Amino acid sequence: MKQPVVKLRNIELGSGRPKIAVPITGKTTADILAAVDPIKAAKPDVVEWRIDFYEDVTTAAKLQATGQQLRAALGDIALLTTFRTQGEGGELALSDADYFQVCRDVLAGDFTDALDVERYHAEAAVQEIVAAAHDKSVVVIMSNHDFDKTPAQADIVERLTSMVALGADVAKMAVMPQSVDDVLTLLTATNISREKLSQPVITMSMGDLGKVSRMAGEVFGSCLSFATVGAASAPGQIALDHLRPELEDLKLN
Ligand SMILES: O=C1C[C@@](O)(C(=O)O)C[C@@H](O)[C@@H]1O
Repeated sequence: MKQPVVKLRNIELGSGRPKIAVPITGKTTADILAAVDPIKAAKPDVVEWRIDFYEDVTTAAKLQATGQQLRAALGDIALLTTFRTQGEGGELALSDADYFQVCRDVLAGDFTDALDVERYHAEAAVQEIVAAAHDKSVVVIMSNHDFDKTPAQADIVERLTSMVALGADVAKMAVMPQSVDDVLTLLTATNISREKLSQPVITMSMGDLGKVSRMAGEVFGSCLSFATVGAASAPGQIALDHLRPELEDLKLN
Protein backbone atom coordinates (compact mmCIF):
# COMPACT_ATOMS: atom_id res chain seq x y z
CA MET A 1 0.00 0.00 0.00
CA LYS A 2 1.29 3.47 -0.82
CA GLN A 3 1.47 5.47 2.37
CA PRO A 4 0.53 9.10 2.47
CA VAL A 5 3.41 11.32 3.36
CA VAL A 6 3.04 12.79 6.85
CA LYS A 7 3.97 16.45 7.02
CA LEU A 8 5.81 17.48 10.15
CA ARG A 9 6.42 21.22 10.09
CA ASN A 10 8.78 21.57 7.09
CA ILE A 11 9.67 17.92 6.55
CA GLU A 12 7.86 14.91 5.12
CA LEU A 13 7.91 11.54 6.88
CA GLY A 14 7.53 8.64 4.50
CA SER A 15 9.21 10.05 1.41
CA GLY A 16 12.83 9.96 0.31
CA ARG A 17 15.60 9.08 2.70
CA PRO A 18 14.72 8.46 6.35
CA LYS A 19 14.73 11.62 8.43
CA ILE A 20 16.98 12.02 11.46
CA ALA A 21 15.75 12.83 14.98
CA VAL A 22 17.99 13.87 17.87
CA PRO A 23 16.79 13.52 21.48
CA ILE A 24 17.20 16.13 24.22
CA THR A 25 17.37 14.54 27.65
CA GLY A 26 18.20 17.49 29.92
CA LYS A 27 16.88 17.58 33.48
CA THR A 28 16.59 21.35 33.89
CA THR A 29 15.38 24.13 31.62
CA ALA A 30 18.96 25.41 31.43
CA ASP A 31 20.29 21.95 30.39
CA ILE A 32 17.56 21.58 27.79
CA LEU A 33 18.17 24.98 26.20
CA ALA A 34 21.95 24.50 26.33
CA ALA A 35 21.57 21.38 24.17
CA VAL A 36 19.99 23.34 21.32
CA ASP A 37 22.97 25.10 19.70
CA PRO A 38 25.14 22.00 19.16
CA ILE A 39 22.09 20.10 17.91
CA LYS A 40 21.16 22.86 15.47
CA ALA A 41 24.72 22.89 14.18
CA ALA A 42 24.35 19.18 13.30
CA LYS A 43 21.15 19.95 11.29
CA PRO A 44 18.75 17.16 12.29
CA ASP A 45 15.31 16.98 10.69
CA VAL A 46 13.54 16.55 14.04
CA VAL A 47 14.35 17.21 17.68
CA GLU A 48 12.75 14.90 20.23
CA TRP A 49 12.24 16.45 23.66
CA ARG A 50 12.19 13.55 26.12
CA ILE A 51 10.12 15.20 28.82
CA ASP A 52 10.33 12.18 31.14
CA PHE A 53 13.90 13.44 31.89
CA TYR A 54 12.68 16.97 32.72
CA GLU A 55 12.47 17.63 36.46
CA ASP A 56 9.30 19.77 36.27
CA VAL A 57 7.38 17.64 33.78
CA THR A 58 4.31 17.35 36.03
CA THR A 59 4.03 21.11 36.64
CA ALA A 60 2.05 22.28 33.61
CA ALA A 61 3.11 25.93 33.68
CA LYS A 62 6.83 25.06 33.82
CA LEU A 63 6.52 22.34 31.19
CA GLN A 64 4.75 24.75 28.86
CA ALA A 65 7.13 27.66 29.50
CA THR A 66 10.17 25.46 28.83
CA GLY A 67 8.49 23.93 25.78
CA GLN A 68 7.80 27.39 24.38
CA GLN A 69 11.40 28.50 24.94
CA LEU A 70 12.62 25.32 23.28
CA ARG A 71 10.26 25.86 20.35
CA ALA A 72 11.57 29.41 19.86
CA ALA A 73 15.22 28.30 20.17
CA LEU A 74 14.78 25.56 17.55
CA GLY A 75 13.86 27.98 14.78
CA ASP A 76 12.27 25.91 12.04
CA ILE A 77 13.31 22.41 13.19
CA ALA A 78 10.34 20.09 13.81
CA LEU A 79 9.72 19.21 17.48
CA LEU A 80 8.48 15.85 18.71
CA THR A 81 7.56 15.71 22.40
CA THR A 82 7.77 12.35 24.14
CA PHE A 83 6.96 11.16 27.63
CA ARG A 84 8.42 7.67 27.83
CA THR A 85 7.03 5.79 30.83
CA GLN A 86 9.37 3.66 32.94
CA GLY A 87 7.74 0.41 31.84
CA GLU A 88 8.78 1.22 28.25
CA GLY A 89 12.35 2.29 29.04
CA GLY A 90 11.75 5.85 30.25
CA GLU A 91 12.90 7.73 33.32
CA LEU A 92 9.70 8.15 35.28
CA ALA A 93 6.72 6.00 36.23
CA LEU A 94 3.36 7.80 36.08
CA SER A 95 -0.17 6.54 36.59
CA ASP A 96 -2.24 6.38 33.41
CA ALA A 97 -4.18 9.43 34.58
CA ASP A 98 -1.00 11.44 35.14
CA TYR A 99 0.51 10.27 31.84
CA PHE A 100 -2.48 11.55 29.88
CA GLN A 101 -2.56 14.77 31.91
CA VAL A 102 1.05 15.44 30.87
CA CYS A 103 0.08 14.75 27.23
CA ARG A 104 -2.82 17.21 27.53
CA ASP A 105 -0.51 19.80 29.13
CA VAL A 106 1.87 19.45 26.18
CA LEU A 107 -0.97 20.02 23.69
CA ALA A 108 -2.30 23.00 25.66
CA GLY A 109 1.18 24.56 25.59
CA ASP A 110 1.01 24.90 21.78
CA PHE A 111 4.73 24.29 21.29
CA THR A 112 5.05 20.86 19.68
CA ASP A 113 4.63 19.65 16.10
CA ALA A 114 4.28 15.99 17.08
CA LEU A 115 3.35 14.02 20.19
CA ASP A 116 4.47 10.50 21.08
CA VAL A 117 1.52 8.51 22.39
CA GLU A 118 2.29 5.11 23.91
CA ARG A 119 0.03 2.43 22.44
CA TYR A 120 -0.38 0.29 25.51
CA HIS A 121 -2.52 2.45 27.77
CA ALA A 122 -6.32 2.21 28.04
CA GLU A 123 -7.57 2.36 24.43
CA ALA A 124 -10.33 4.90 25.07
CA ALA A 125 -7.79 7.27 26.63
CA VAL A 126 -5.38 6.69 23.73
CA GLN A 127 -8.13 7.52 21.24
CA GLU A 128 -9.09 10.64 23.19
CA ILE A 129 -5.55 12.02 23.20
CA VAL A 130 -5.17 11.23 19.49
CA ALA A 131 -8.33 13.26 18.79
CA ALA A 132 -7.09 16.10 21.01
CA ALA A 133 -3.77 16.15 19.16
CA HIS A 134 -5.47 16.15 15.77
CA ASP A 135 -7.74 19.02 16.86
CA LYS A 136 -4.56 21.02 17.30
CA SER A 137 -3.01 19.72 14.05
CA VAL A 138 -0.34 17.90 16.07
CA VAL A 139 1.04 14.74 14.42
CA VAL A 140 0.65 11.56 16.51
CA ILE A 141 3.60 9.16 16.54
CA MET A 142 2.24 6.14 18.39
CA SER A 143 4.78 3.91 20.02
CA ASN A 144 5.63 0.66 21.76
CA HIS A 145 8.99 -0.45 23.17
CA ASP A 146 10.29 -3.80 24.29
CA PHE A 147 13.65 -3.33 26.00
CA ASP A 148 14.04 -7.04 26.77
CA LYS A 149 13.28 -8.95 23.61
CA THR A 150 12.00 -8.97 20.04
CA PRO A 151 8.41 -10.16 19.69
CA ALA A 152 7.49 -12.52 16.85
CA GLN A 153 7.23 -10.99 13.39
CA ALA A 154 3.44 -11.31 13.24
CA ASP A 155 3.16 -9.72 16.67
CA ILE A 156 5.23 -6.69 15.62
CA VAL A 157 3.10 -6.26 12.48
CA GLU A 158 -0.07 -6.65 14.55
CA ARG A 159 1.03 -3.99 17.05
CA LEU A 160 1.91 -1.50 14.31
CA THR A 161 -1.40 -2.27 12.56
CA SER A 162 -3.34 -1.65 15.77
CA MET A 163 -1.64 1.74 16.18
CA VAL A 164 -2.89 2.83 12.77
CA ALA A 165 -6.36 1.56 13.70
CA LEU A 166 -6.22 3.78 16.79
CA GLY A 167 -5.52 6.85 14.67
CA ALA A 168 -1.72 7.05 14.62
CA ASP A 169 -0.27 9.22 11.87
CA VAL A 170 2.97 7.26 12.22
CA ALA A 171 3.40 3.89 13.99
CA LYS A 172 6.66 3.22 15.88
CA MET A 173 8.14 0.12 17.44
CA ALA A 174 11.53 -0.29 19.19
CA VAL A 175 12.62 -3.78 20.21
CA MET A 176 15.71 -5.42 21.74
CA PRO A 177 17.43 -8.21 19.78
CA GLN A 178 19.02 -11.19 21.50
CA SER A 179 20.33 -12.61 18.22
CA VAL A 180 20.91 -11.78 14.57
CA ASP A 181 17.65 -13.59 13.80
CA ASP A 182 15.86 -11.06 16.01
CA VAL A 183 17.26 -8.20 13.93
CA LEU A 184 16.03 -9.95 10.78
CA THR A 185 12.63 -10.42 12.41
CA LEU A 186 12.34 -6.68 13.04
CA LEU A 187 13.48 -5.82 9.51
CA THR A 188 11.04 -8.27 7.92
CA ALA A 189 8.18 -7.00 10.09
CA THR A 190 9.08 -3.46 9.01
CA ASN A 191 9.00 -4.37 5.33
CA ILE A 192 5.66 -6.19 5.69
CA SER A 193 4.17 -3.24 7.61
CA ARG A 194 5.40 -0.76 5.04
CA GLU A 195 3.63 -2.80 2.34
CA LYS A 196 0.46 -3.32 4.32
CA LEU A 197 -0.24 -0.18 6.33
CA SER A 198 -1.80 3.08 5.26
CA GLN A 199 0.60 5.16 7.40
CA PRO A 200 4.41 5.39 7.59
CA VAL A 201 6.26 3.35 10.20
CA ILE A 202 9.35 3.87 12.36
CA THR A 203 11.16 0.82 13.69
CA MET A 204 14.44 0.02 15.27
CA SER A 205 16.26 -2.94 16.69
CA MET A 206 18.19 -1.53 19.66
CA GLY A 207 21.65 -2.22 21.08
CA ASP A 208 24.82 -2.94 19.08
CA LEU A 209 23.29 -5.87 17.19
CA GLY A 210 20.48 -3.69 15.97
CA LYS A 211 22.53 -0.68 14.79
CA VAL A 212 22.22 -1.82 11.18
CA SER A 213 18.44 -1.28 11.43
CA ARG A 214 19.03 2.39 12.24
CA MET A 215 20.93 2.87 8.97
CA ALA A 216 18.80 0.81 6.62
CA GLY A 217 15.39 2.44 6.99
CA GLU A 218 15.07 3.41 3.35
CA VAL A 219 15.59 -0.22 2.27
CA PHE A 220 13.31 -1.87 4.81
CA GLY A 221 10.72 0.87 5.31
CA SER A 222 11.41 2.91 8.45
CA CYS A 223 10.97 6.66 7.92
CA LEU A 224 12.87 8.12 10.91
CA SER A 225 16.09 7.20 12.71
CA PHE A 226 17.14 8.49 16.13
CA ALA A 227 20.74 9.65 16.35
CA THR A 228 22.87 11.43 18.91
CA VAL A 229 24.42 14.84 19.35
CA GLY A 230 25.62 14.37 22.92
CA ALA A 231 23.56 12.03 25.11
CA ALA A 232 21.75 8.98 23.71
CA SER A 233 18.16 8.20 24.75
CA ALA A 234 18.31 4.47 23.92
CA PRO A 235 21.00 1.81 23.36
CA GLY A 236 22.47 1.56 19.88
CA GLN A 237 21.86 5.09 18.68
CA ILE A 238 24.59 6.28 16.32
CA ALA A 239 26.17 9.75 16.26
CA LEU A 240 24.33 11.95 13.76
CA ASP A 241 27.59 12.80 11.99
CA HIS A 242 28.11 9.08 11.28
CA LEU A 243 24.50 8.26 10.49
CA ARG A 244 23.88 10.94 7.87
CA PRO A 245 26.55 9.71 5.41
CA GLU A 246 25.34 6.11 5.93
CA LEU A 247 21.79 7.12 5.01
CA GLU A 248 23.15 8.89 1.94
CA ASP A 249 25.25 5.83 0.96
CA LEU A 250 22.24 3.54 1.30
CA LYS A 251 19.98 5.85 -0.67
CA LEU A 252 17.83 4.19 -3.32
CA ASN A 253 17.80 5.87 -6.69
O1 LIG B 1 10.91 5.71 20.47
C1 LIG B 1 12.03 6.14 20.45
C2 LIG B 1 13.11 5.39 19.84
C3 LIG B 1 14.24 5.18 20.81
O2 LIG B 1 13.84 4.27 21.81
C4 LIG B 1 15.42 4.52 20.05
O3 LIG B 1 15.64 3.33 20.24
O4 LIG B 1 16.10 5.22 19.29
C5 LIG B 1 14.66 6.50 21.40
C6 LIG B 1 13.52 7.25 22.06
O5 LIG B 1 13.97 8.51 22.54
C7 LIG B 1 12.39 7.43 21.09
O6 LIG B 1 11.27 7.97 21.75
